[in-house]
Amino acid sequence: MSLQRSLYVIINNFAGGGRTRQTWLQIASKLYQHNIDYTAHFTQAPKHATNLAYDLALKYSTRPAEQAPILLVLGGDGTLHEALNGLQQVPKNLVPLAYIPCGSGNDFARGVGITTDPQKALAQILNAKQPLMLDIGRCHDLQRQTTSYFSNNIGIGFDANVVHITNRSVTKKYLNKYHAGSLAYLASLVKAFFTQKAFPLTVTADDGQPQQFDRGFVVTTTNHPYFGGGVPILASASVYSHHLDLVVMERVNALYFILLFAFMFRQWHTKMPPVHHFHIKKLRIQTTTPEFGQADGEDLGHRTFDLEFSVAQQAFWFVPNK
Ligand SMILES: Nc1ncnc2c1ncn2[C@@H]1O[C@H](COP(=O)(O)OP(=O)(O)OP(=O)(O)O)[C@@H](O)[C@H]1O
Repeated sequence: MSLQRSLYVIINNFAGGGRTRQTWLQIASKLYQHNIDYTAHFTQAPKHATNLAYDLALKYSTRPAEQAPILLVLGGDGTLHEALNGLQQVPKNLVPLAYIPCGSGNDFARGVGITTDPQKALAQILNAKQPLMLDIGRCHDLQRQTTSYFSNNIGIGFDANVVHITNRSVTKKYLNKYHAGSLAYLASLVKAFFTQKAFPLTVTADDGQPQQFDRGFVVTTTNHPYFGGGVPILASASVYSHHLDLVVMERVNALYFILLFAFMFRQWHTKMPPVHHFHIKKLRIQTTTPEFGQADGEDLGHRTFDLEFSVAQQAFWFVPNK
């Protein structure tokens, strides 16, 4: 295993309940053994990874592509999201992105074939010989006139409510420490189900007519199959499809919801009347009541949304598992 390029490593010691620090020590020793040139940068605060990635991409945007280092992220989906957004803000970004998942959800890794074993994930990076272009989602906020990018999904309603509750939960930190972060998710799922009301939304898929839904509940635009820490919201979604997939699930009673949730693991949910699926290149979602929003597990707050989605691309550096 070797690597012709240097690594610029961003480490979020706060991801995965603090497990990243230990993982980084093991990875750093492997890089040393393989004589791979790297610099390590620890995030000092939320959004720091965005600034680091932006500065790196800007610095190398005017040099030959082969001179650009690979940006390796050690953290969870949130840290990857931040780094991706830093790179994408630079129009001529030449920095490819590599990732060793250290979070609690790790949906991106699952969705693109990166193992959650850090040593094996490193081997996937070191075995790569060239960048791999993957789809990412682009989201233009028409209310705020801002553009952001996502590697996993953007959700309005139930899943965002879960993220909001989980991130605020005092038990999350405690449970993460004992590798039981999924218990915190479970508690949030139940609470979010009973607090999330049905809400109206308008969906305009590609250049079609706007469609109105009166009882929106889960409204998730996804780039790959997984959300919420391994739930297959849409198995057919793919980072190679040059499309995004929107799943709108209407509010149903608790028993029906559990059934739909269980059906997801067999992908039967999309055949049920309360579930609507759009496979699109362009999409607009409008809500009129304040709802929770989330992007790659990061809280977007509680507000109305008018979002325009399209597909973008990012160079990654790894050999995917089949
Ligand atoms: N120095 C820091 N202090 C506090 N928070 C930080 C710091 N650096 C990064 N963060 C924040 O840590 C948060 C969690 O990171 P991340 O999402 O990567 O981990 P996770 O929640 O454990 O994983 P996953 O999203 O896969 O469940 C992010 O919102 C990020 O902004």
